[in-house]
Amino acid sequence: MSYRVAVAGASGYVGGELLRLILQHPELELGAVTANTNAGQSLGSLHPHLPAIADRLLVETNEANLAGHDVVFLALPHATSAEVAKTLSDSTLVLDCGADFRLEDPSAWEKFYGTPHAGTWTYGMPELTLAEGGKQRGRLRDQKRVAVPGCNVTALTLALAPGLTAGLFDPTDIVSVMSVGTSGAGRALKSDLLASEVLGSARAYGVGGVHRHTPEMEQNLTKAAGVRASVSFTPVLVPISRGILAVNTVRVADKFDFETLKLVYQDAYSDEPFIQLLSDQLPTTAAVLGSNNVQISLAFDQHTGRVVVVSAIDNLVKGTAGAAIQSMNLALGLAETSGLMFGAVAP
Ligand SMILES: NC(=O)C1=CN([C@@H]2O[C@H](COP(=O)(O)OP(=O)(O)OC[C@H]3O[C@@H](n4cnc5c(N)ncnc54)[C@H](OP(=O)(O)O)[C@@H]3O)[C@@H](O)[C@H]2O)C=CC1
Ligand SMILES: CC(=O)N[C@@H](CCC(=O)OP(=O)(O)O)C(=O)O
Repeated sequence: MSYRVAVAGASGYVGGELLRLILQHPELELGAVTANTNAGQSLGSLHPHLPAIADRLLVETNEANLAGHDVVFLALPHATSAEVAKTLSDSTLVLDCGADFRLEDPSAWEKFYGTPHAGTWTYGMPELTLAEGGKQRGRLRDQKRVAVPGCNVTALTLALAPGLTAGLFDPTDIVSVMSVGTSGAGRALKSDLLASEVLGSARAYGVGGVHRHTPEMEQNLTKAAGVRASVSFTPVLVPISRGILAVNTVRVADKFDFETLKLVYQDAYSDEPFIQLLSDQLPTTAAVLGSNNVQISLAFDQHTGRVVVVSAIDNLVKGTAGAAIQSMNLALGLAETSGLMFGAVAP
């Protein structure tokens, strides 16, 4: 069976990555590709790396163009997704790559995004371990509305969730500092993202607990821990186009043993097709580039009583488009790995 899929926001970075993944998915057929300012342009002019669909034209993002599809991916700015979602049929599977439907607490949404809360959809992170037992994947089957996680959030959550679920980490003492690539900021022109501002430099942003991913991180880690988790998060923009390298540290709980922690992570992740636990290497963004993989390493800093969990993802694959396809597979009852079992690009 083939599912007809539309991509809203197909001219952007996430839209382009969705197109790349859709083209190599055996059960998907590409339907409408929509845009805003780029409506009328050919995909070839915007995504020259996808010659198979170079002649396809972008159309306007509206109800008529998005109707009649089995699956619609929204790769749109925050708030725009929520508006477009209102026009889509209840029987269509809709996956929002933006933030509009990720948070459960309306006050957290309003505090960090400054607009009314649009609602909450099923959260698309299959590997998330839950304090109540099982993993988030069990909740995705047959869903029609899925909120795809934030990219920075994915790098932190998958790094710490098993240790929190096992009660081996103190959920109130988590610090995450991430090196993040420029494509995370999208394709729209921004003066502080000019090559001359970014190349040869690194700079922190969203400093002081104000980054909008903080409540989503805390929501996930609270679900993993079963008690309230709090996170100090600081991203650092580095001159790479793709990738997130997260250095996450957490104070250990009273009953901590590093050998037990390693067994907990093996138990949680050894059967996960997209998560690699490294024991004799450290994660790098280069090693996951273009893939849906997550690399994770564990170290115990006995001197300070903290565990350092390093994780690496490609923000446009496991950080968005790949995660969206993975959740789509689960929601449709397809093999979770369908269309996603490709390696990274190196060097
Ligand atoms: N980049 C990343 O690494 C990640 C991004 N996300 C989220 O995914 C979403 C897309 O991000 P990204 O691709 O990076 O962003 P881009 O800026 O690269 O692309 C945005 C897309 O939305 C379209 N668009 C903009 N305004 C409107 C509007 N008013 N109505 C309809 N369409 C509009 C643009 O069309 P046009 O070009 O024609 O103007 C373009 O196709 C965002 O919500 C982002 O936060 C999530 C995780 C990671
Ligand atoms: C470099 C850069 O700006 N990265 C973005 C990535 C976030 C993102 O795209 O996620 P949302 O879907 O939640 O918007 C940031 O840190 O805000």
